[in-house]
Order: sequence, then structure tokens, then C-alpha cells
Amino acid sequence: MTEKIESPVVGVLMGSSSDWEVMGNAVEMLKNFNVPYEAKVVSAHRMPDEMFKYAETARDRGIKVIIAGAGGAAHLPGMLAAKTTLPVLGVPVPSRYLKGVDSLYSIVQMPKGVPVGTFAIGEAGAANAALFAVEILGTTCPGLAEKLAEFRKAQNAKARAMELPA
Ligand SMILES: Nc1c(C(=O)O)ncn1[C@@H]1O[C@H](COP(=O)(O)O)[C@@H](O)[C@H]1O
Repeated sequence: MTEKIESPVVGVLMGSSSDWEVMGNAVEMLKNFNVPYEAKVVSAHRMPDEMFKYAETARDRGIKVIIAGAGGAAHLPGMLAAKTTLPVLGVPVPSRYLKGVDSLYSIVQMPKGVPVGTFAIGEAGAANAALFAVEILGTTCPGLAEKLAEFRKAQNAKARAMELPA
């Protein structure tokens, strides 16, 4: 008997394998919610043809949301958004010299007409992009909406239990 493999509904893309430490936080969050995903290195700069192909075929393959993380001249999220009408969530990956402020500015200042949802620099941004993707999926999937409510409840309990040193 073969196990049923659910096809991915979220694509987690990153410009380089060096982004994994940050972008792994998005994958971790999707796993927590049992959301089928695919994670790939796709670079607008280094693999422009593959990037176009990914964006052009994503919807037909069942992808509903794309999370794209990149550092430095982070054109990946914006270029994906230029080639698809799926929601694209951009994660600025911290860069070596400008600490990700360059990545943030590259992602956030999209021209009118081609939106990219831009998140915080680094791990929190990656995790929140995944949570936002779950929220989008939760608008049509009540099971996910319920899990999100549970997640918030658990987070609240954890924050309430926080103690400071005497
Ligand atoms: N910003 C982009 C794009 C792109 O936007 O297409 N492709 C790679 N990169 C970024 O270059 C940084 C350094 O990459 P390397 O570590 O491979 O040299 C990474 O943060 C990656 O996201």
C-alpha cells in the first residue's frame, strides 16, 4: 500500500542554501500546522529562467501562497510577484554587511500594482510569514483556523507564565 502524499500548498523559496537557518523557521511553523509545503532554492539573479517557471506554474500545481526569503539585493519576492497573482510573502534575510536592512528595503518598496507582503528581518519574519500563510489558508479551511486559535491560546498561556529574575 502506498502512503498518500499530499501535494504542497505553500512554496517556501529562498535565494540560497545559506538562507536556510532563517527560512527553516518558516518550514518549522508550517510543519507545526501540518500544512503541506515544498522548500526550494530559487534565485531570481542566479536562476532567472527557473524562477519564472516556478512562478508561472505554481498555481496550476496547487500552490496557494509563496513565501520567499532572500538577502542583500533581495529581488526574489518582487520578481516572483511580478510573474504570479498568488500571494507572495517576502522575508528579508539578514545580510553580512548591512544586517538585512538592505534586504528589507529591497523587498518592501514594491511599485504600485505588484504587492509583496513584507515581514520582519530574520527568524521572526520567517515564522510570521508562515503563520500568515496559515491564516490565509484558514479563511477557507476551518480546521486550520481552529489550530490557529489553539496556537494563540498556548502562546498566551506561555506569556502569562513568564517570570522575571527576583
Ligand atoms: N537576494 C538573492 C537572490 C535573489 O533575489 O534572486 N538570489 C540570491 N540572493 C541572496 O544572496 C545572499 C548570499 O547568497 P550566497 O550565500 O549563496 O552567496 C543570500 O541571502 C541570497 O538570498
